[in-house]
Amino acid sequence: MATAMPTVPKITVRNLNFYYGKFHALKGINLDIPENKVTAFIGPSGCGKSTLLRTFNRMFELYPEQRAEGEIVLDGENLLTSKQDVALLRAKVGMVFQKPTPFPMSIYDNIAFGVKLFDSLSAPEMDERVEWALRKAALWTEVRDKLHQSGASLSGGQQQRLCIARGIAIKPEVLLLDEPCSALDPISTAKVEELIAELKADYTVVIVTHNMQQAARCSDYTAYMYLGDLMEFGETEQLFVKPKRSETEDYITGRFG
Ligand SMILES: Nc1ncnc2c1ncn2[C@@H]1O[C@H](COP(=O)(O)OP(=O)(O)OP(=O)(O)O)[C@@H](O)[C@H]1O
Repeated sequence: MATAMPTVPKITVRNLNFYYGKFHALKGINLDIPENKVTAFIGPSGCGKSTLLRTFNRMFELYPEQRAEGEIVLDGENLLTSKQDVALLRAKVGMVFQKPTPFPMSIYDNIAFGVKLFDSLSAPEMDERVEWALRKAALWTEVRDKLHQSGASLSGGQQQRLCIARGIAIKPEVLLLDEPCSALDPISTAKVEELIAELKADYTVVIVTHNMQQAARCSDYTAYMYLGDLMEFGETEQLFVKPKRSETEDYITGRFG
């Protein structure tokens, strides 16, 4: 079902079908992702949340047996048929994965590496960009004195914030977060959630989460998926307090899933 949003859509998904070989994993998805908001994808394991998220930066292209059909319109262009270079698309649509994945290099270089691919900055400009990204990711005060230590020397929660800093350092327009807190303790989770709330001032954020409280706390819009279908989509508060479908209610109240 397509839902008209009161805000400007940043990404418009129309009749999206996705296949892993013969397996039909997303079935005719229609969805508008609002700009400068946080949208959460929830639903039981295997319902297609990560698959949908990954279509937004053509992650599936790495795998020849995976196929997407339909439209995902970003800035007026269907990115599924666009000739746009995938590296440029990923600079516009950044992604942070479930497990922290720092590159095997220093904290500083973890951030500078991606920036160098897209911008030619002077050394002072790069220092500024690294500091800016680390401040945005709420990590600066913890790492300012050890920028040249390995990224792997940080705690799990710090590593995940480093990955978020790396993601925003190239100034994407959309940030995709695939269960970014699943490997984190409650304190780090709270920090990442605060950060997500701040990020929407500058970015359009889409988050996959298993944690219903997290979706309720940090998203403006929520999509409930089940077996490859988008069952319900709407404002988070409305979906959690007064869902339109009994299936959504059963899931969010824990009667199912
Ligand atoms: N590489 C793959 N090859 C074949 N089938 C896949 C592949 N990846 C996912 N699937 C299938 O596609 C469906 C959707 O998977 P997806 O990972 O998108 O679900 P999800 O909702 O994100 O699940 P989870 O919450 O467990 O991470 C599942 O049935 C899954 O088994």
